[in-house]
Amino acid sequence: MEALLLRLLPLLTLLLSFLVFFYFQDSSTLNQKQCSLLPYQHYWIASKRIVTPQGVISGLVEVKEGKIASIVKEEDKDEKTKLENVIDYGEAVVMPGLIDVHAHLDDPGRSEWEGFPSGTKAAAAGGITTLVDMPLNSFPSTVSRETLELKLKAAESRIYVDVGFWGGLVPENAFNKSALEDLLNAGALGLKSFMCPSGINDFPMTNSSHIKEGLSVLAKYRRPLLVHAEKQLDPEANLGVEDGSNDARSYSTYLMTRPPSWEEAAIKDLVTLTKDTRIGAPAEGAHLHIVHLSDSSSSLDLIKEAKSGGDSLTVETCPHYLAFSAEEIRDGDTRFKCSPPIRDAVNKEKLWNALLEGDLDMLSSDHSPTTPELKRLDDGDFLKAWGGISCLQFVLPVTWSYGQKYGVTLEQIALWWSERPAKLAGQKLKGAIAIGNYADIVVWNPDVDFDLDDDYPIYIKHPGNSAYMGTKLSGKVSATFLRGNLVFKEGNHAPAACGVPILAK
Ligand SMILES: NC(=O)N[C@H]1NC(=O)NC1=O
Ligand SMILES: [Zn+2]
Ligand SMILES: [Zn+2]
Repeated sequence: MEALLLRLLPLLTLLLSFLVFFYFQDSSTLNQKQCSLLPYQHYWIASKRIVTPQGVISGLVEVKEGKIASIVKEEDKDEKTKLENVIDYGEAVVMPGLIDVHAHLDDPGRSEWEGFPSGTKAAAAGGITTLVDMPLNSFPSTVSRETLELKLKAAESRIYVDVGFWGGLVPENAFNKSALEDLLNAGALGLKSFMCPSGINDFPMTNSSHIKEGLSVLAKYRRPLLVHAEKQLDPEANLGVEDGSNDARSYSTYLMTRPPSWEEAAIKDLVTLTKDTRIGAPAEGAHLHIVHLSDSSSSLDLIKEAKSGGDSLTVETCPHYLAFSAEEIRDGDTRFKCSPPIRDAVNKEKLWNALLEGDLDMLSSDHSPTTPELKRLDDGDFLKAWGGISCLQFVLPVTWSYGQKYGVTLEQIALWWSERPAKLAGQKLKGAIAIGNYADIVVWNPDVDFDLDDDYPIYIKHPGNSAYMGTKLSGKVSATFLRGNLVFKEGNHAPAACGVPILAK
C-alpha cells in the first residue's frame, strides 16, 4: 500500500499543481474582467490625434500588459505591423490621462463630503487617471505613518483610479525629524502645509521655521513641499458685517476678507526660504510648490523672480480661477466660495497670460467638496459657508472650453494636466504617451458640447454644490484607460475598483 502511494506521489503532485495553476489563472482572468471593459490585454488604440511629447500624431498606440509597448505613426505603418484588436477612435483625441496633484477626497472620516469610491469614479469619468489626495479634510489628517496607513486601508479595493498621498507638515511634526521621515518612508509623495488657518482643527498652520525644517528633511528624499500660500494679515479687520453695512450674502464682502496682499505676504516669506533649494544651498534637492495661485499681480512677480534666480519652485492654478470672475458671482451663491478667492476679470486675464507664457507650471482641481448644509446654499452666507470648489469630474472640459478664447492647444493641456504634474508627484512612468509608460490614457472629443444639467451622469457626491452645474461645456470624455484597463467607457465604469495606491519608494 505504502509502495503504491509512493509511486503515485509524483502523479498526485503533478495533478495538484495543475489544479493550483488553473485556479489562479481563472481567478486572475476573472479579476481582470472586472477591472476592464475590454476582453483583452494586448490591443491597439488608433486615432488621428494622439498627443505625444513630440507633438500630435495620427497613428496607433500599442498596449500590452498595462504598458505602452509601441507607438506607430500612420505613415510608418506597413505590412509588418501586425495589428490585432484595434480600437479605432477616429478624430477623437488620445491623450495621457490627467494627473490631479491636488484633490481632497475626505476619506476616511468625512466620506459624507466625498469619499474614495465617488471621488475616483468622478475622476475616471473626467479622464483623470491619477490623483494625489490632500492630507486634510479627512479625519484624522494624514500627518504620520499611522494616519497614512488609515488612508491606505480606506482606499483598499475602493479606488477606481490610482491615488497617491501627500502627508501633512504641521507644527506637531515639523521639528520631529524622525516622525517626518517615518511619514515619508511610509510612502507619502511629499508634504503639504498651510500658512493660514486651514479650516480643519487637526491641521494647524505652519510658520516659516516649520517650513524651513520641512524643506531640510525633504531635501534628502528629493520630494516636494506644497504650500497653501495665504498669510492672514489683519484678522480683526472690521468688515462692517456686524453693523449691517456689509452683507454676508454679497461676494464682495467675502472678497474683502482675503485680499491679494495675503497671498503676496505668504509668498514673500516662501521665496526667502526657497533660496535654500538652489544648487549648492543647504536644502538642495527639496522643492517648493505653491498651490492654487489666484493673485496674478505682485505674488506672481515674486515667483517669477525666485524662479529666475534658480530656486526650485513651481506653481499651480486651478480652472475656477481661469473660468470665473468676481463680477459674475451672484449674491448668496456660495458654490463659488474658495480660498484664495476668485478675483476680478482683469486678474483672470493676467492668470491666463501667465499660464500661456509658462510662468504658471500646471493646473490642479483643488476639488474640495462638502455637504450642501455646510456649503450653506440655503442662506447663502459667504462668511460661514465652507470654502472649496467641487469640480473633479469637469476639469478637462472646463480647461478646454474656457481656453478656446486663448487658443489653448492639445499639447498645452497635456503639459499642464499630465506631464508637469507627473514630475511634481515623482511619477516617471506616467504623464505622457511614451513607450514603456503605463497605459494611462484619456480619449475625448473636443468638439462635442454638453449641458451640465440634472440629466448628465455625475459621480461626485453632491453635484448641486458645484459651481459648474448649469453651464455648457465642450470636450466630452468617451474612454479612460488605467494601466491598460478600460475603466470608463461612455458613462459606464468597469465593475471592480482597480486603482492602485501610489507610494513613494
Ligand atoms: N481645507 C480645504 O480644503 N481648504 C481648501 N478650500 C479652498 O477653497 N481652499 C483650500 O485651501
Ligand atoms: Zn489650499
Ligand atoms: Zn486644497
